[in-house]
Amino acid sequence: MSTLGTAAPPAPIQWPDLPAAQQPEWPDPVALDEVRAELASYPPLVFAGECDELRTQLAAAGRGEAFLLQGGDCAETFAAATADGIRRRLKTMLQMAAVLTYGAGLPVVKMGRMAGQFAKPRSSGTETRDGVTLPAYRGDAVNDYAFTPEARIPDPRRLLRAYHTSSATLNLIRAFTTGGFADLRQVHEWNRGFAANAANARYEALARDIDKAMRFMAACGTDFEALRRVQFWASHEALLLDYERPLTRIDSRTQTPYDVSGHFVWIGERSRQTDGAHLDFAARIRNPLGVKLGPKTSPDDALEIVERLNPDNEPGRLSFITRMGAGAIRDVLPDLVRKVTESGAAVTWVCDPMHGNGMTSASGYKTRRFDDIVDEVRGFFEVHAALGTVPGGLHIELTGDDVTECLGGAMDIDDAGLAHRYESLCDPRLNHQQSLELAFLAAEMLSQR
Ligand SMILES: O=C[C@H](O)[C@H](O)COP(=O)(O)O
Ligand SMILES: C=C(OP(=O)(O)O)C(=O)O
Ligand SMILES: [Mn+2]
Repeated sequence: MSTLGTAAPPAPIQWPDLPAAQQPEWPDPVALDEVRAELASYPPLVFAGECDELRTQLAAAGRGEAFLLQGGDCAETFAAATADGIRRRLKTMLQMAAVLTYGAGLPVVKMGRMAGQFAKPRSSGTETRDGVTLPAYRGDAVNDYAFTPEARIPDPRRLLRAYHTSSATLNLIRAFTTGGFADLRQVHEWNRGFAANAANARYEALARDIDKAMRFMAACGTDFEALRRVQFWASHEALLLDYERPLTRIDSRTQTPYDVSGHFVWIGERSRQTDGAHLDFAARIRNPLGVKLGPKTSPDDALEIVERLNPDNEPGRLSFITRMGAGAIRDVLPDLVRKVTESGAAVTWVCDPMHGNGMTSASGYKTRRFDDIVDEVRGFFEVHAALGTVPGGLHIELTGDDVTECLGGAMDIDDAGLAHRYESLCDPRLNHQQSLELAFLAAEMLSQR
């Protein structure tokens, strides 16, 4: 009897029962089981071979031969997954990447906090408004933002919608980035528009240099057709184990597990306990990984994470995404980087200048100062320059829209201005303009290295 095509499917992965931080309390276990089974039957969103290629590119970033730009919403929403919304976020990222490519003189690895960033860890499990206390909003994959008891009940069927929304988002990103939308000439024209605005005179010199470089390339007969397509990677925080585990599959090429919900996943500051389920999950999958490190991280914590997640010391496997705060980075980062480097660990160092700089404005908005964000990026470059180590990239919460969520920038958004268009359901994002300003400033810092 022929056994062609009848090979037994790989045995399902057995996940150990470990404490898992920040998981929703799903009220209906039967519905949850059905959802997990359904997710397990869905096709992968990404191919394991793509994850391997990204690992190679992140290794290059770790050596200073490329630079990572990772950015997108704090919390993606189902409602914002429209053609226009996705296009504007992608456009912002492409514009930033073009400026950084010039500043760094290096290829920029472009990665969205997109197509999967639907779950949030929270400081508190509840939210109180006007004396009414309800479960906290944990992202569209878990519950609804509306402040009613019904809306805030975790509903596992939202995990299915998170998958389908991720699928549609990634499909459009792939179409845009291979179909001509990412053409460098077009991206450059958009950036010329930004620099032509009087408010951005500060960036004129750099914009002029880039313009000259473009004309030089054209005069040399550069094959611009080859610059019509870009690679764009999808990433999100691997927070909800009921989503990530069913989407973890055995790769047929290597017989090893990959989380096929995104190319790159990271473990957040609030769920990276060394004896917890998230680090165990990350250790088992072959995707390139990020781990967020806050200002209280000790060098021993970092070394333990290296040991757990990258015992073979594979370059590109592990990125440390530091989020220290502008006031702390110059004090806290050096010891961490020095000790990790002395251990011989190959790590790609990435700066998240957002999550250590949160504050509440006088009028009560959760916000961040643009200047603090810039200062943390500057501190990140300074620390790595002083140690002779490599600043590998930036991790930014941003949107392509003209929201008013972060204070400052060339438009000088003030506290009163925050109310004008504050739309984030979780953390404040740089708007389109502020994102480009940050890219220009970071490009200047990179070009001065
Ligand atoms: O995105 C990061 C966290 O989820 C967020 O900062 C937590 O915010 P909270 O303190 O409002 O819960
Ligand atoms: C939750 C986040 O960050 P952190 O884990 O660094 O707090 C985030 O990136 O939105
Ligand atoms: Mn956030």
